[in-house]
Amino acid sequence: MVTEVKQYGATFKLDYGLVYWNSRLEHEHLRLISKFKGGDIICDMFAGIGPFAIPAAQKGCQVYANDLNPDSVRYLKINADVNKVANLVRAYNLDARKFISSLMEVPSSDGCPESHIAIGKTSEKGEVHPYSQEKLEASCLTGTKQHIPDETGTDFESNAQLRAKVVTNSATVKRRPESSFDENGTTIDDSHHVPERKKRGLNKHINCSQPFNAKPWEHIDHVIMNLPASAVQFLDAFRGLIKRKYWKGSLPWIHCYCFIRSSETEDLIISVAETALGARIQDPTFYRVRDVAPNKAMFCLSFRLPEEACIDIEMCKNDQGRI
Ligand SMILES: C[S@@+](CC[C@H](N)C(=O)[O-])C[C@H]1O[C@@H](n2cnc3c(N)ncnc32)[C@H](O)[C@@H]1O
Repeated sequence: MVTEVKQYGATFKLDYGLVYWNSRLEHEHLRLISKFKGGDIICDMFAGIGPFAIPAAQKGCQVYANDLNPDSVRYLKINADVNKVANLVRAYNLDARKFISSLMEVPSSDGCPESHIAIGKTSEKGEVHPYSQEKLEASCLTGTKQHIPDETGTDFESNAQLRAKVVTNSATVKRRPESSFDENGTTIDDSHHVPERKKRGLNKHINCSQPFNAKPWEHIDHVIMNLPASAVQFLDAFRGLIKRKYWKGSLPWIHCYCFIRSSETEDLIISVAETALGARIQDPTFYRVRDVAPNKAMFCLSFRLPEEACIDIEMCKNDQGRI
């Protein structure tokens, strides 16, 4: 049965039988979103029907939202429409690892001005990059949007389509300057890149025609991972993910939800996270979200992605393929 719920001024349509929804997380959704600023680029790997994605977009963030459940993504798109932020939410229906790695792939031509960078680049297996130079150049010149269905065959935005759009926009859009963050992961001093959106509240005066001009391989501000039972294990997806050559500004904040039992410690979670990342985490913070059982609580582990996790493993290999 389709229901409608309201949280912090946003309306969410959903079918309890088909998608995940927990009203007890309202405060947590709001707490995390309070760390985002208008213009931030947000990546939600386990987005559900959009309780982080929609209000973040209402705040003027550009949001990449993904969920493995096609029904969740269907409602995510409905909710983006209902709340008039469809232009700021890109919806994907992929496994989270595949989603983040596709998103961070540097296109074979990263925009017309720098088209020499990686044009015609082949993968290590010798396959030509699926998004060809010709298509990218055509987008740059004509400004046409290209529809390329994703692997599920649904009408959601594929990564190639995203890149086409991004490249289409890149000729006219200025690069996003560096942001800085306070110790809580809140973006500070971003007035220079989003002057007209800064300090606006949720849902009030967002200009719905503002362009979605993010280039995720260049910059992401925050990554949300709300799959508490196993999100920590997904951190391995960040190993070598960011290509330093293309990245601009600070590394992203990761907000990774987890459960901690009374028999476990925060240090244990950190060591699991560090093993997955292959890097030491500096200054992690744990926020206790709620108790889910007498001996078990849900936490949000936040940290900035360590520099060490960005080392490109392929580049470190010698001729024999050894690191
Ligand atoms: C705990 S819910 C969180 C949903 C939403 N972020 C919220 O706060 O209500 C986790 C979501 O992750 C999705 N999910 C589970 N495994 C996944 C995977 N491997 N890749 C992407 N999404 C996945 C589920 O379909 C579900 O919608």
